[in-house]
Amino acid sequence: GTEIQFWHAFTGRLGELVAEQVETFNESQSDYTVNATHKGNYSETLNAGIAAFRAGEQPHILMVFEVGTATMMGAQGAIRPVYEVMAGDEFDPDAYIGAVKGYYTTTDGQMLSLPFNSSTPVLWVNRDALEGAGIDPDTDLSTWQNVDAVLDQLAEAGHDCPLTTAWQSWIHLENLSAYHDVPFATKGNGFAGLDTELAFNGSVQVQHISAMGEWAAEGKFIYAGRRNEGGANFRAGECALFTESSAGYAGIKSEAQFEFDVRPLPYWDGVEGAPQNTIIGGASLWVMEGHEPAEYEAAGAFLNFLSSPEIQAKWHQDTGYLPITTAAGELTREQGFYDENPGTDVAVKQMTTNSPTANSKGLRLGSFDQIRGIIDEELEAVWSGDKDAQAALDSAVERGNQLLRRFERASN
Ligand SMILES: O=P(O)(O)OC[C@H](O)CO
Repeated sequence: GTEIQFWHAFTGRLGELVAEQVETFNESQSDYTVNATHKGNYSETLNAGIAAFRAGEQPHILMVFEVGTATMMGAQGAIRPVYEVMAGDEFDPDAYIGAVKGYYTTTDGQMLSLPFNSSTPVLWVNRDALEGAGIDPDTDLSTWQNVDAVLDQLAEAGHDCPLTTAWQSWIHLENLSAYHDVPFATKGNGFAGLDTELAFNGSVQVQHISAMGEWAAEGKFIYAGRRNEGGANFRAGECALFTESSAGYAGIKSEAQFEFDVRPLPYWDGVEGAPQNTIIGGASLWVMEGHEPAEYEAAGAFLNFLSSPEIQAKWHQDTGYLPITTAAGELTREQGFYDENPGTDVAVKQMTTNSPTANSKGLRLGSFDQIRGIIDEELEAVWSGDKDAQAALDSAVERGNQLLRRFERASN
């Protein structure tokens, strides 16, 4: 049969689950074999894909986190749109949930990559830790004001890690902005043009990062790293609250030795328009150019398999990634999963309850992986007390804009 290469960024429980999906596909038919390879974290996998393309050794399917979307869209000649690769009886572009596919679809409705593992940030709660500090584990954590009060109680009770986070820029600036309906960048967060400028140094963002800076100074927010390093601390039971992707579910459900639940991402009460909707993260699957027709057939068959209701419903239930099709969401409900696992539909609701505004459709920014690196550095200076929030965000905006101008020049 025909063999194709699939490069991904999953380790741990997600690594096991993606391997299981690939195996199920390989065993379900005898024409094609998918060989899956872990290429490192999201940034490393993206860079490996780009380097391989330059060397003429690109895989057929590459997992690219949402941050690399503008880079992939701009990589003319490197990618083959999935609506072409998946075309045929099984493929129905209208089967995909609008809020999910919108991120990866051209303005004229053509799906460029498959939103296989799309997530949104939520609040993970260690219920035992709250109880241990004398706090009602069902206490309302919907607003940051309420979280603030709970962090005080946890600290007073001597808890070492009241709050930690994964993906600080994604959750506490990118999603914070969308959720409070304020721009992260001009020009509809980059959707309307390459001449976009960063705008995340406004009052809502400064207020939030200042609050987090104070929590860090008071030992209520413990910084664990730029990606999902904090997950290990939360899963080990060390932290009471954890802002992380909905896909934190995979690891938490398999490792946590405590009662946990998942709540909507908190918002600041009093900000007009909040809570709006959160935006997509995770990754999508891109098909690369330069391969044989039979290999594109194999890639199309695999991507259609991943989109089929049963496979997609299982993936959503195992991982916490969003169901990417309406059918997979409905099947999950019919199977009783949401009733048995309360809160597991929080992510979908948070994404879809309100229709997106220009501030909450998502982000489309060039060189965004590098820009996140700058944001990470500036936020770390706030957590360590070296800079105040306004100075750090002003500096991140100024430094990030230089990269956007460079990307714009290179694209023209
Ligand atoms: O952990 P994931 O896969 O949901 O991704 C989280 C962020 O979107 C990464 O940029």
